[in-house]
Amino acid sequence: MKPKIFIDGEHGTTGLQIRTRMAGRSDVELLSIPEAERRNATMREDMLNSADVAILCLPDDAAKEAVAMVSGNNSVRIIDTSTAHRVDPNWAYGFAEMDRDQPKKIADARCVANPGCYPTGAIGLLRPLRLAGILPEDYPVTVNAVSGYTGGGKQMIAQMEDAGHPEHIASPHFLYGLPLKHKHVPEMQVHGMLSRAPLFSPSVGKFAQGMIVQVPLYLADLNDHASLGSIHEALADHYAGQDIVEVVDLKESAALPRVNAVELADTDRMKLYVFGTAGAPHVNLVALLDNLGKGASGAAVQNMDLMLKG
Ligand SMILES: NC(=O)C1=CN([C@@H]2O[C@H](COP(=O)(O)OP(=O)(O)OC[C@H]3O[C@@H](n4cnc5c(N)ncnc54)[C@H](OP(=O)(O)O)[C@@H]3O)[C@@H](O)[C@H]2O)C=CC1
Ligand SMILES: CC(=O)N[C@@H](CCC(=O)OP(=O)(O)O)C(=O)O
Repeated sequence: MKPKIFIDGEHGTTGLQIRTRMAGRSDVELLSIPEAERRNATMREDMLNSADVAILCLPDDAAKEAVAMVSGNNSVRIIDTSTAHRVDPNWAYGFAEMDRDQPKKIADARCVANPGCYPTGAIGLLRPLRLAGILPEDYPVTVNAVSGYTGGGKQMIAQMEDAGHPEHIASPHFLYGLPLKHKHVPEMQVHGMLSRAPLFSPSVGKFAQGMIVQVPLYLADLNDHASLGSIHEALADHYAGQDIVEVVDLKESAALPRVNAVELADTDRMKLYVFGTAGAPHVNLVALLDNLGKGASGAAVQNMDLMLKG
């Protein structure tokens, strides 16, 4: 029998992208409820309890409610794309490339928390340097990022695309999260293995999908006389043999005049760069991804596949 998959929130931004990725697949059976019934709690509860894997593409509160709906049913496995369970030790963190044994943890888990889009970039850059001993646990990490506007879901898409929207946003690029309390900070700190909360400044650009996450570092404050080369080597070693996460060659990075935020739009890949000049005091670590690809829906399908194989 084919495993049954139910995407709760399948008519939202993340849900639709997961459905698109599953469209041609004959190895799974997709359970679905009509768009008009998307908030019908009885139908959702039925579907959730009939699924082998439920993928939650809902706001945090609705995701917690969905988990409660299957609490007594151990045969349903869950992938939650919301922020609700990402630092919960009882949930596996769904970033398969973050540790050698993470794919197995995901494959064996009943509940998997899909990472946030910005944390995928930040943790992807930070964790290998913590594991290699290069980045001190208490380093004052700053994370600066720009996301495509689909990161804000249906509401922000309407604000950006509809000039007649009462809260239309005309700006081509804006900062937000100005009180510095973004919901992704705890996840970056825990899975980035940091003792201090990173200072995170996000922004949105007038493009639908794509993301740049930057983590600038002062070499003098790192361990082991870290250099541009040793940092690149640590990242390249960590991701050796991976096909979704690529560490860009130093020479190739050095020859780049710019990084294009939409280069990986509509892909599930992530590219990591180390920028700077040999002998100079700073490096800038950069992650490039699609906020809806490796940053959300692509990662959810990757996690589902690991769970079904396991
Ligand atoms: N967009 C992105 O880049 C990323 C999003 N995520 C996460 O994915 C989740 C979904 O976000 P996104 O797809 O962007 O959001 P959207 O607003 O685009 O979609 C959310 C969907 O959930 C439905 N919904 C809302 N509340 C309920 C409820 N109580 N019961 C049933 N359905 C409900 C909405 O219906 P309605 O239309 O009626 O509101 C909508 O269809 C969020 O937790 C988000 O944080 C994660 C990573 C990246
Ligand atoms: C541009 C924008 O608004 N982005 C969202 C993050 C994207 C998202 O929904 O992140 P989760 O993975 O945590 O669900 C935000 O800053 O809240």
